[in-house]
Formats: sequence, C-alpha cells, structure tokens
Amino acid sequence: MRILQKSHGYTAFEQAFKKAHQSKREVLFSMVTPIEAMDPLQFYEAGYQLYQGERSFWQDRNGDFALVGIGNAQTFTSNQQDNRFKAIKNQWTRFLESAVYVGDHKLGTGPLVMGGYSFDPRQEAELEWTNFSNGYFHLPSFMLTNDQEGNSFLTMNIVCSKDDQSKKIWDRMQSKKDELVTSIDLEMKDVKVTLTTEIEPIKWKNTLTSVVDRLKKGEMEKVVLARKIKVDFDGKKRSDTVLERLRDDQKDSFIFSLEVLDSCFIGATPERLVKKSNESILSTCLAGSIGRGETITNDQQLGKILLNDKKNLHEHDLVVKMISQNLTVLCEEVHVPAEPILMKTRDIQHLYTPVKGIAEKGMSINDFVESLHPTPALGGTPTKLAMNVIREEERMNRGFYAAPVGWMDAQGNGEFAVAIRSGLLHDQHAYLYAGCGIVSDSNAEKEYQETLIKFRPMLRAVGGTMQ
Ligand SMILES: C=C(O[C@@H]1C=C(C(=O)O)C=C[C@H]1O)C(=O)O
Ligand SMILES: [Mg+2]
Repeated sequence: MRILQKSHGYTAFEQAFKKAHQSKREVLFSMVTPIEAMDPLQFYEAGYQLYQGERSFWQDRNGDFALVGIGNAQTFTSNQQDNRFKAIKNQWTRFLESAVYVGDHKLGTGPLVMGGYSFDPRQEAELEWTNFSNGYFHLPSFMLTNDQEGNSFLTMNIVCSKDDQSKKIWDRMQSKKDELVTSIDLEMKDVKVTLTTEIEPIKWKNTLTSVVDRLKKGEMEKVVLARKIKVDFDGKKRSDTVLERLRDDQKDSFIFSLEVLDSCFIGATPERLVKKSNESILSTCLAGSIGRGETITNDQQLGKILLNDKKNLHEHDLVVKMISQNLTVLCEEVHVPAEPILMKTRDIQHLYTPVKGIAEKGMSINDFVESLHPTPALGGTPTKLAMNVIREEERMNRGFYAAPVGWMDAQGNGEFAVAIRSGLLHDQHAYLYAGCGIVSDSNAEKEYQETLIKFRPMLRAVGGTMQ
C-alpha cells in the first residue's frame, strides 16, 4: 500500500450518494490523496489489465509535471463542426455543478479531464480515426499527479447515480486502487516491425509544388502540408513501450498518449499551444526548422543560418502575428519578444518565440484553445483559405495530429500542446504524421527532407525503419 494519509473518504462518498438520490441526478465524487512518489509510466502500465483503452498520459516539457489517467469515470465528446469547443465546455461545467470534493485540491489534482480535439472537424474520417470524435476528453477514474516539487497524488473520481449501492462501489474502487499503486513488474512482450511505408511521397511533393505556385500568385501566405507513414507490426503495438522510448529520447518535449477503445494517439511534441495557471498565460510560436549538426560548431552554425534565413523567418513571423493578435483579445496584457530564439530537440532545431500574457477575468483554458487553434504553425495564413487547401490537397485525415491535446481542470486551468511528432496506434499498425510550413519560396525536396527529420522521433519510438 502506498497511501500515506488515511482519508475520511467514505463518509463524504456516502454524502455524494445521498445527494445523487435526492437530486435524482449524477453526482461526481472526487477525492485526492497524497501517495508515495510513483513513476508515471509504472502507473500507466499498471492500468493496462484493468483499463486498456481508457488510459491517458501527459508529461510536460520540463519533465517534472506528469498526469496519468486510468479508466473512464465519464467521457465528454462532441462531433459538432462549429461548436465543439463550447459543447465540451458546457458538458464539463454542467457536470461539475453537483460535484463533491474531498482532500486538498492542488493544481493538477482533483477533477480534471484529459483529451483533445481533432485538427479539422470538417475533414472526412478515415478508417483509422473512427474511434475519435471532434472533441474527446475523459475524466479518469484514477489519476496520478506528479507535481514540480516531486510529490505524487492520487485522485479517485466516482460518478454516483441514484440506483447504485455505495458500499459495493467503494470496496471495488479501493481494491482497484490498491492494484494500481502496488508496483508489479510487468513483462511487456514487444512486437516486430514487418513493413514501413511512406504514403505517396512523390504525389506529396507534386502537390507541394502546385501549392507553392498558388502562394507565389499571392492566393495566400502560408499553408502547412502534412503526410503520413504507415508502420506494420506482427501484433498489436502497446502504447506503454512507445511512451517509454519517447520519454527516454525526447527530453524537451511534451509526452502524451490518449487511448480511445483499441486506438491510441501518442507523441512527443515540443510545441505548447497554451498553458493557463490562474491568470498567467504561456503560449508558443514555433515554426521554421533546420537539422542538428554533428559537432557543436556545426550545430551552432546551422542555428545561426536558421536565425537569419528569410524563408524560415517569414514562416515563423506569421505564427507570431496570429498568436499575439488572438491573445490580445483574451488577455489584459501580452508580452511578445521582438526576435525568435532557437529551440533544439534531439533531431531538429526550430525558431521559437515564447509568449506570455495575463488573462482577462472569467476566461478558461478551453477559451484559449478555441481561439488559438489552428495557428499558422499547423494551418496557415489566412486560416480559412489554408484549411480549405489542406482539406482538398492533403488527401488524408489528420485526426488528432497537429491538434490541441492536453488537460483542463474544474477552475478553467490547464495546458494544451500542439500534437505534432505524433502517431496513431491502431490494429497492427502505426500511422505517423509530419508536416511543413509552405511559403512562396519553399522547395518541395527541401520540405520533404524536413518531414523526414520530423518523423524520426516517432519512427525511433515505434521501431520503424526507412530506407
Ligand atoms: C507540422 C509540423 O511542425 C510544425 C512546422 C514547422 C516548420 O515547418 O518549420 C516547425 C514546427 C511546427 O510548428 C510537424 O512536426 O509535423
Ligand atoms: Mg518549415
């Protein structure tokens, strides 16, 4: 047993049940308990037997804040095209109205949902994405929180309905909790890669060239075009093994996974969309790329080239403009550095402008996500035109790739990343995605090479190989 503090949870739990009986509606019971420090991946793996298909993982860029959600106490989904952000927000706030909380609710503990939105609700669904809605969040039955100070907390969420028997449910949840926090060494059998296929790379380059022509004519300023690689395995690839690799290899990235039924969306992205902690807002402009050098000098040279490259600065600048403008509407103050700096990850370096703001009263993280997605880092400029071009020219469904993935709590705080360097595990396959910001002086072959670098983290993590 890892529970440090004996809680008085059961009395409060009975109250929640009474409330559900009396009000004849569902009541959320949410209890937070401090526990002994626990490795988030171990907790994730422990949830495999009991809750396969209902797990989610989040670790922030600093690597010191992690959330692991196990089990669906409740799901919040929307398939609306125009109103999905509000639909999710409304479901979530209405659901919280009757909640009963126990324990000290620190930021990142207690009732919070993990999930995200699809890139484009108007894109036609491809087979591999059918489990996912345009908005999908789960309130975990059990959630591990590791905070910046090295503390671990366990949140237990139970939805009480008027017909349930409280004692039975309580006992069942206690024994599941014990199972999850008890360390067991699970031997994971890994599967083998049988084939790695690039999907129509030549067609992609040709499309890119024709889009560059349209950009040259001034139809629009920037469009992000993405493509897909399919990796086949001789069995079902477990997200646990992929997360493990990503966590070891991609130190400066948000590591995430989101299981929906037998699919799992997973990745390691360096790009924050937005973080809200009370009134403080952080966002990231990330666009413009170059590879890493083999030596320190060479790496610095490449960095210098990127910082002075007109095409990449243009790609980047469009993102800064849009994010600053949109944040100004929701913030009392916005601070934008005048020049980008470099962000380096294992395989690539980017132009990076971190943006800070002070949120207006009453704004929630979800409002920020709605306003910012899609930024020109993943969509283009102007947004609507670029989205049309992506829909017509990409000939695939991005699903949750390049879309907002993260978490939000009951107070409207939370954090979302832009889910790039990511892929979908489905059946015996992994579908990996990578894209590039195309501007009028883009070159098809160069952009293709850029995608090859961007595929590397996920290819390495799933064990795929390219000729
Ligand atoms: C689209 C991706 O990345 C985006 C595109 C970039 C670029 O074209 O320079 C850089 C960072 C990201 O905003 C991706 O990794 O798939
Ligand atoms: Mg680029």
